[in-house]
Amino acid sequence: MKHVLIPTKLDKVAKDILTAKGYAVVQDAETDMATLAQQHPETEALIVRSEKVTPAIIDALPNLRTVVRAGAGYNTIDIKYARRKNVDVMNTPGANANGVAEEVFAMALAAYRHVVPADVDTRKGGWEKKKFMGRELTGKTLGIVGLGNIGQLVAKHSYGFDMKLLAYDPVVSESKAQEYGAKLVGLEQLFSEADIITLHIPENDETRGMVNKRLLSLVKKGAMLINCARAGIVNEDDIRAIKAEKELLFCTDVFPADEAGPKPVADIADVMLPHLGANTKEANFTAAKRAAEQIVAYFESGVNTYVVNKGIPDDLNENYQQLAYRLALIARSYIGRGTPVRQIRCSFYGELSKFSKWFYSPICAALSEHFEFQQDPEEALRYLQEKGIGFELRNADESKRYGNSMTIDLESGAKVVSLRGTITENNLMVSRLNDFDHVYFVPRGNAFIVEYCDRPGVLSMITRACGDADINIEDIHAPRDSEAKHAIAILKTSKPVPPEMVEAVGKEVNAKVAFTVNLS
Ligand SMILES: NC(=O)C1=CN([C@@H]2O[C@H](COP(=O)(O)OP(=O)(O)OC[C@H]3O[C@@H](n4cnc5c(N)ncnc54)[C@H](O)[C@@H]3O)[C@@H](O)[C@H]2O)C=CC1
Ligand SMILES: O=C(O)C(=O)COP(=O)(O)O
Repeated sequence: MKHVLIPTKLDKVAKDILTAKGYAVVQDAETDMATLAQQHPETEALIVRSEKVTPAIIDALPNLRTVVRAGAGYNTIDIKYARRKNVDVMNTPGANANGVAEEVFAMALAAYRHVVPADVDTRKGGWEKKKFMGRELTGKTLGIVGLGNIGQLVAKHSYGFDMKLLAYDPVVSESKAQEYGAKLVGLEQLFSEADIITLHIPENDETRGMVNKRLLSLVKKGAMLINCARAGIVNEDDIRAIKAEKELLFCTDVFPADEAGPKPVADIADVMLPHLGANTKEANFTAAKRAAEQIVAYFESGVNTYVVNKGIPDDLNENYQQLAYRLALIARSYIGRGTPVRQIRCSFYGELSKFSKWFYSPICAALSEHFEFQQDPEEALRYLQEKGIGFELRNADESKRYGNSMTIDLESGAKVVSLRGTITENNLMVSRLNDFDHVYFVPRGNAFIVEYCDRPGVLSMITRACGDADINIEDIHAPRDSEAKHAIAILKTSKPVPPEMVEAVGKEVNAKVAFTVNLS
């Protein structure tokens, strides 16, 4: 008999499904999780919502095989530690998305029509038609940041309001965005042109603090920002600084912690709710049902499709996954992080060909920080399909005698970039970038890469700029493509080269491409 612990408020359908299958289920949303873990060391599966699953909780449950997050965001679960302990972590993507998508409109309408203050005032006997003059959603421009499960439903639900839709999502193709009636634009354009900006991205190292002073300075007067994603994505002090001048409306559903008590954001929030996005009967039912069904499929049929921290075969050296990730990351940066990728093509040579699918997730992780390196390969393919990105696994031509190596090509509308790499003496090595052969660059640390029309003096301009900025060059490779008469300088720098300097150097040397990439 399998033992399942549900230390959270979750629709009873989960317990019903599991009990009917003969599982022993403990559901208790009142006792804290640490105590429950001590009381139930026999637990093999855990279903949580936003509760934190820490190393201490995992250690307290020696029989634990899987944790299911009945919901989308799993930033509250230590997935790396779980992997070390052989615990598979799953989420239930999309299960609660509609609850959040509808909440966006509840918030936008409430803010535009002053629903909360007008109700309070009218109850007190007031009759303030002038003070509560509202605005209408119809015809406004809606900017959706993150066109995933929630973002797509927000787009769909907006149709009745005849809104113009802009979307920013670096891994969604233009055609996929068009399917939802949205025009794919850069983040800056979205912030400058939208009347209502709504965030539907995960919080991670890339997105933390993303909505900052610079982006907020671009918004139109009277614009609205809605955050039903995660608190850490928005810099609330930066909102405070511009709120009055921009007459910015701010609606939030998310806080640094899910707990009662004073809310420091209260002075700048026009609408604030206690993390209610997924808090509908329907979303709770769907997420609970999905969580229970996934546990049954996991134990009975070995289905691990939704695992977000997947392990790899014993005989695959995990450094090759790192290599795939780093080659794709360099390619992604070459194309430009804001430019959508349309097509991926890759070849895995030698022994690597039998492990091809284990490189799909690292490649997706390079396209989006949101995609976990350890996810199931099937999940990677589904992810690419959902984003409208073509994927081709080429037959490796072994007559080339490349040994254990791989080639990864990314294509956007305007640019194609191709990298090949291998591992020699245990060092990851980039051996080719486009037609630059013999690159032999170790993809670690901070890289500053400039491609330019080859002529004397360019390399010294680049190195001088680094010196002037007190940036030490730890390694440099500058191969030449003699046919194109181009050269590429690949510098490993002691610290990241700031974006202004990348732009200035690019201009000074009339670069074809200039970019940085963090390979640490
Ligand atoms: N308020 C609430 O109760 C809820 C909040 N959420 C939050 O909403 C987030 C999104 O949920 P879903 O749409 O279900 O996830 P999803 O995984 O379906 O979609 C996320 C989208 O964000 C995109 N993305 C990732 N990094 C990005 C970046 N730097 N810039 C722009 N786009 C980026 C991804 O490509 C993906 O298309 C979750 O991660 C969670 O934090 C989710 C459910 C309920
Ligand atoms: O699914 C998510 O990411 C959510 O934020 C929902 O959180 P909850 O299940 O309501 O605690």
